[in-house]
Amino acid sequence: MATPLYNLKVLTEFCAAHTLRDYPGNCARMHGHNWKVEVEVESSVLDNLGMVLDFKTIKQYAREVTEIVDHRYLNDLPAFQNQNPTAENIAAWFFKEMSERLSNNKGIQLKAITLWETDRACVRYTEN
Ligand SMILES: Nc1nc2c(c(=O)[nH]1)N=C([C@H](O)[C@H](O)COP(=O)(O)OP(=O)(O)OP(=O)(O)O)CN2
Ligand SMILES: [Zn+2]
Repeated sequence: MATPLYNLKVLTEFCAAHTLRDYPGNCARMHGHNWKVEVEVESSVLDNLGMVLDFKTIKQYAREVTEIVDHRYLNDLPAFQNQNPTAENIAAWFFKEMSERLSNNKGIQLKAITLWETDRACVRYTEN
């Protein structure tokens, strides 16, 4: 028999500025984006309400994380002092922050963070 697998997605967004150090082009100048973030959570188990985890809980965690970066100059933040605030590095940082918040919820895996930097370009970050 097939094992069920539920993949939940919550969307959030933040607005911030960044500079890509050593970038050979105009992204080396300070500029801003409205980043969109998709948080994917996965589980094969439902609770007594029939939920993997309340969307409200995932949204709350996602809001806590976006608060850290919203309306900031990302290069000023500790996470991006030693690495460029690229879409790749922001997605990996978001994954770490969300993992920590979700770690109290047994059987629930943070599957991926997809970070849209523009309408036409995104990175999807996962871990094995
Ligand atoms: N792999 C990555 N490539 C680029 C990143 C990144 O984080 N990872 N970031 C940038 C810059 O931040 C840039 O601001 C992104 O904008 P861009 O893709 O250039 O999109 P635009 O719409 O501004 O420009 P077009 O080239 O006209 O699409 C660059 N690359
Ligand atoms: Zn940029």
